[in-house]
Amino acid sequence: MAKVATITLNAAYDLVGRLKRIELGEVNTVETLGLFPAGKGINVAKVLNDLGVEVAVGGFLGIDNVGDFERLFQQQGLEDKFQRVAGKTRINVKITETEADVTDLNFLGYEISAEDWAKFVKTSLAYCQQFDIVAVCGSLPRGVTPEHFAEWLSQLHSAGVKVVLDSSNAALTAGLKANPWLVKPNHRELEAWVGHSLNSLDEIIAAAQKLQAQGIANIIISMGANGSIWLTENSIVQAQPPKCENVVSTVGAGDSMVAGLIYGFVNDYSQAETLAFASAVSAFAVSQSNVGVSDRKLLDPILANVKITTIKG
Ligand SMILES: Nc1ncnc2c1ncn2[C@@H]1O[C@H](COP(=O)(O)OP(=O)(O)O)[C@@H](O)[C@H]1O
Ligand SMILES: O=P(O)(O)OC[C@H]1O[C@](O)(COP(=O)(O)O)[C@@H](O)[C@@H]1O
Repeated sequence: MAKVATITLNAAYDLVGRLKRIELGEVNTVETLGLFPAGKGINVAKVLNDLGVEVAVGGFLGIDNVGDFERLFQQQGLEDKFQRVAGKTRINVKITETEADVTDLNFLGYEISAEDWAKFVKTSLAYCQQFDIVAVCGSLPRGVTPEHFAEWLSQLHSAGVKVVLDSSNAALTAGLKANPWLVKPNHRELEAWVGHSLNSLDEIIAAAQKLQAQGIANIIISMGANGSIWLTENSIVQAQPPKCENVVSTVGAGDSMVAGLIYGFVNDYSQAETLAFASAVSAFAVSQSNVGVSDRKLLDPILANVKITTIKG
């Protein structure tokens, strides 16, 4: 079985809550759904681990509030390659309004010094070569520039590592130049990269083809409740998951999709099977506050209702 690691440079605790409507400038009472050790790569690892894939996790964690992360890694049997740095891992606040969407308040966390980064580059380049797929997920912490990031990704690529990249803004733009093997921007991230709004599937495909022209083998654009589309050199496949009637929190949907995609690769699924499975895992994610698949059987009814359309290939 292919060996998988995930890297989270900017880990986070997610404080997840729900209320009817946020009244700006007022006191809002929020139903607490939980405070979870998270961050994109950690979420991906959690889902993969629940699905029976062994995963190692790396990146940075603030030493001051590392406890819940260490407990999670121990409980799940995740191989801990995180570098501890001075300070606290950030807390991100995620509020689901029952009458609207999720509002994310993503804070700044620890700051990475030049010495921290140099140490990380050296150790991660050594351990990443032991893995077949390395998923690099999330934003950059303070102190790590998009240029540092792109340089490190290029080194991973030169070392023969298949990189899955799921990031946003400047990190995504810089990272896309460093030959990732698979990228999964969402609709909005693709718009930011291409520099204009994308108002139809054809426009989304045209923008994704511009990414393809940069030599990226697998481009998956996720479009929230509208599903996803996957372009390879020879094919375009679209997936529409069933509409989730009771959305608890969309936090972690993208991470669950990345985990589902990696699961398909690890298990030699076809492209259509992989996208259907990833769609089911991500659609399941929106029905819960936390990230993970507690019981694999819960995916079956969703998977049976994912609609796959081959547009090309
Ligand atoms: N309301 C929903 N109902 C069913 N599936 C959903 C819903 N929202 C998201 N998904 C699934 O999760 C995937 C990722 O969601 P998206 O919001 O695009 O990602 P991100 O979290 O990266 O912004 C979608 O492609 C879809 O398969
Ligand atoms: O690193 P970023 O881009 O700030 O994102 C971090 C946030 O993304 C999440 O991993 C959720 O991501 P998705 O909703 O895209 O799956 C949260 O757990 C975390 O707070």
